[in-house]
Amino acid sequence: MVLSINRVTKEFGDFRAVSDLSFSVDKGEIVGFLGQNGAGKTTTLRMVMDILPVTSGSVELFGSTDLRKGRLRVGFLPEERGLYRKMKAIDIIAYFGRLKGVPGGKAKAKAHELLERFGMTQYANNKIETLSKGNAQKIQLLSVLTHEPEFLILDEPFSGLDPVNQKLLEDLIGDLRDEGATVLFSTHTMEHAERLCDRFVMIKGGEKVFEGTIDEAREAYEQRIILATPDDPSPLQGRAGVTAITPIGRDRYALTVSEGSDMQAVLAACLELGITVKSFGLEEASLHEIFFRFAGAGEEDAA
Ligand SMILES: Nc1ncnc2c1ncn2[C@@H]1O[C@H](COP(=O)(O)OP(=O)(O)OP(=O)(O)O)[C@@H](O)[C@H]1O
Repeated sequence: MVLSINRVTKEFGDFRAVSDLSFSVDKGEIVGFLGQNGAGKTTTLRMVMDILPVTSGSVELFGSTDLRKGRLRVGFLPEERGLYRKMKAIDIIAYFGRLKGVPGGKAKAKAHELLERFGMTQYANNKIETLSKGNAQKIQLLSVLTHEPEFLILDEPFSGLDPVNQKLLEDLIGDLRDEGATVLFSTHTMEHAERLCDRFVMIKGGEKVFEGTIDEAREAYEQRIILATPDDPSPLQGRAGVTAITPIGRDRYALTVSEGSDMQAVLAACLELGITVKSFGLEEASLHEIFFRFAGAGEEDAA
């Protein structure tokens, strides 16, 4: 177990930002930590990095509650982006490595290697203040890799990057995983989690609302049957597990069914009741819908 969060609560005065939260990350996994703005993601990651103390509960890194020791093996990208603006890109990357105990010469060599690998060699001697926001962010990300951490904790790594760089970052995270690293990253959009994660943890108002794979989330999502009929479908209510009938367009209805209901039985009920069936099928829930359902995100967060 690389990370174990056990019944952690964080209060700021009267306000409870994280409530009785438990989850873990195993070696070699990529885990997405999802939740809308203010859900408590950054607060949780700060507690893992021992930047904030927990109010109650405990955090273990690499099987130990000695987080100061454990965090030396972690590469942490904080949410607030900020680098010494007067320093050169190469020096920053090497400097962060030295802070984590990498000897000077080796840190510099590793910085060169990282810049080359991510096509940024031409910026090596540029001061941070001369770089675009996205490139400065990439340098900050490279700086958490200098000491070859076993575990990467990235707080909103995709925000502020254009789609091309978001894809590069996805590839980078995938490569690091292939090389044996473990990754936990927070995000408030589903798309990266969908492509990258083995598992994800969703929080809402500081509480865990889901933990599992994307397939498990789909299974837990209440499915609806889409029925197209020119007839009035209301006699179906209460038959074969149909709990609600919602019109969703001209002659189209979404049927909510109780757990364990049999689709065939719903279809048979339609025929029995003389309801003409023009089309009939299960609704495929998009991951955005699942996210809205669990995390309670507003439409404005959908992009
Ligand atoms: N130092 C603090 N003092 C008081 N309240 C705080 C403090 N830090 C965070 N909070 C509150 O805790 C809640 C969770 O904040 P947090 O930054 O952890 O959310 P988040 O999920 O990371 O959101 P975002 O995606 O917007 O970064 C918010 O309501 C925030 O205002």
